[in-house]
Parts: sequence; C-alpha cells; structure tokens
Amino acid sequence: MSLTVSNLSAGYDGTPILRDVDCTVEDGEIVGVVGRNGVGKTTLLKSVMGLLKPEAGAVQFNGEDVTAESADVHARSGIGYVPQGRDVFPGLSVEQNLLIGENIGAGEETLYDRVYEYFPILEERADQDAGTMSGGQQQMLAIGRALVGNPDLLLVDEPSEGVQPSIVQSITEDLTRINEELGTTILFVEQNLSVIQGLADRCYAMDHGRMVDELNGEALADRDQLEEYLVV
Ligand SMILES: Nc1ncnc2c1ncn2[C@@H]1O[C@H](COP(=O)(O)OP(=O)(O)OP(=O)(O)O)[C@@H](O)[C@H]1O
Repeated sequence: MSLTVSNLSAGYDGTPILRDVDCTVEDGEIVGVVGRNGVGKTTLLKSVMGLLKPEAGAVQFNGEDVTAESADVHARSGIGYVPQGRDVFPGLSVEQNLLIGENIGAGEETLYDRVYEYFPILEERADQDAGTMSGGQQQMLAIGRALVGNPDLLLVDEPSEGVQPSIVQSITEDLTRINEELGTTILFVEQNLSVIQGLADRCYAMDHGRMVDELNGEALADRDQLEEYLVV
C-alpha cells in the first residue's frame, strides 16, 4: 500500500479550499492530519476517497493515478472510509450496517470475526437499530463497517468527535491494534490531542487549506507545539 497526494487543489462550487497539498502515507503507517476547524481536513479525506473531484493535482494509490476515480472504485481497490459524524444508517440494525460495508468493500475476504473481536459490543447488539446506540458505539460501528471489507488503507475522520472520553481512549487503542495486527494503514483527521499523540506515528498540520508542517518524534510528543495547530 502507498498513498501519494501531490499538488492537490480542491474546493466547493468554485471556492478553493485545498491549495497545493502534498502528503504521503507509507505501508503500515498511522498518519494524522491536524488543524483547527475549517482548515480543510475533511476536504482532504473526501478528495482522497473520490467523494470530491479535485481541481488540480493528483492522488496516487499503490503507484496508480486514481485522481479521477469515484468512491466506489476506491472502496473496491482497498480504501475504507469512516466519515466525520459516522453516518451509520440509524434505522438499520448493526449487522445490516456491517453488511453494507461488506458490499462496498473489496469483497474477497470479509473480516466479520475480526470486527466482532475488536468490538464485541457490535456482536452483542447485532440486531439492535444503529440509531439507538451511543456515540462511541456508533463510532465503533462506522469503523467496523469500513473494516469488514478488509481495506489496505483506512481513512478516519475525527474518531473522537461526539464520543465520551473513556470510550475515546479505547477507540484509540482499537485503531492501534487494527494497524498492528491486520497491517491496516491509517490516515486520520483529529483535533483531540491525546488521540493524536496516542495514535499517530507522525502527523501533518494544515492551515488555510495548506500543509504547513510535519511533526514526528519529539515534535509530536511536544504538547505546546501540537496545540499551536489545535487551539483557536
Ligand atoms: N459541502 C460544502 N460546501 C461548501 N463549503 C464547504 C462544504 N464542506 C465544507 N465546506 C467549507 O470548506 C472549508 C473546509 O471544511 P472542512 O470540513 O474540510 O474542514 P475541517 O478542517 O475538516 O474542519 P472541521 O474540523 O470543522 O470538520 C470550511 O470553510 C467549510 O465551511
């Protein structure tokens, strides 16, 4: 797995948001994208997933130019997407939500057993309507739905949003385990400092639609440095 984003520019209805964005994700890495509200983090993930057509630049996945491909082609070629706000289908059961993930994923080998192993609550609540679950449980379901199709790359948009603090920590650990045990590469967007530091091998900082910094090692461990990109 490799992902290379080069000189990417994208926006909405002619309003530019991303400007000349470059970033790479290597096989097996967990890479974060940090930045304040509205800097373009979600727009970047949507552009990578093919949910938004870039105006310029390129997205390469496994060495192939996939800039013009749609989201369903990306999903079948091994990219899983966990959207901001989770977007589970509230009136469908947990199991039906997972089945949708299987159908849009690569489809060769499904990972129901592994999903239930990481998130036992999803097996316990398999018949329950997704909309009746807590924010944290819905986040687990959204991750499980993306994981069940066995993606090589998982894009995760703000896993801590709307999730109570005790569950945030456990979701951070679950994503780390998924990366270590399944070899799933992860690119995530986040504003929660402990999630960023607990999860990322390195991270990019965005401001006004541009990549303005890359933090790893000591810089990533330095709370003050990270907070520059998080505190308004
Ligand atoms: N569908 C849309 N149509 C028009 N403008 C949009 C749309 N989605 C986002 N924007 C605008 O694009 C800019 C970047 O939004 P984006 O969601 O990418 O930021 P973000 O860094 O993910 O922030 P947040 O953490 O608040 O989600 C914002 O100014 C936002 O208002």
